Amino acid sequence: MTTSQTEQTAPQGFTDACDAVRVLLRFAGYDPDQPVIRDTPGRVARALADMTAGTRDDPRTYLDRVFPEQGADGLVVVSGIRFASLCEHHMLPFSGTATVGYIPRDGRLLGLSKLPRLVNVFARRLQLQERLTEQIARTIHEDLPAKGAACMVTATHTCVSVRGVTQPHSTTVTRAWAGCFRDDPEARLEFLGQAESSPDW
Ligand SMILES: Nc1nc2c(ncn2[C@@H]2O[C@H](COP(=O)(O)OP(=O)(O)OP(=O)(O)O)[C@@H](O)[C@H]2O)c(=O)[nH]1
Ligand SMILES: [Zn+2]
Repeated sequence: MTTSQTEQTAPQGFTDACDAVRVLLRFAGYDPDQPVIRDTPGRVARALADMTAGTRDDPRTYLDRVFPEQGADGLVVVSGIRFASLCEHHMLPFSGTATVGYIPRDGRLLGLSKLPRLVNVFARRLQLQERLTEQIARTIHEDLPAKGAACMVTATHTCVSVRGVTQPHSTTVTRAWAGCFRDDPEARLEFLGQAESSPDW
């Protein structure tokens, strides 16, 4: 990559980020000037900018376009939404599947693609799985707005699977309820029934 290409696409602080990666490479016992890893600092900096792009994105953008449909008040569930995120403790990836549901208010329907887009805005940040799950449900409830929203996330964390405790088969399931789901056990059961019967592509 030429310097001008780097400057065009580089987020602010790119050079400092590359220098920091060079320090980390030395810490790990590598010479960052070795030809085979000379471009690695730039790749790592760009990958980090990519994986945290959601920090610089406004989730409400994806809730702006609503399709009004009188009488639409039934639970809508989109499942099998793949995501990848970074745990805020180790900056290592965790990834998995989200199921998102909402009960429309006043027939305010969302385009189906917007639910995966919303998941991605919150996933592409330094995250906790619990916060990711909560933010998705709360944002749909408050900003669509909807009568209620629910989210279930199943993920594996590389900080658990490949380092430290090294549990490659452990998965974590988190759920969050907002609005009418909080005090309506039947709505929760309906959501969970849909979530658990959906094929995990
Ligand atoms: N609750 C929660 N914990 C997480 C998440 N991602 C990573 N963790 C945990 O964050 C914790 C950080 O614990 P620390 O004791 O500070 O760090 P550590 O010494 O690297 O911990 P070990 O992973 O046990 O080696 C670990 O237990 C991780 O498993 C998450 O999304 N939610
Ligand atoms: Zn971690």
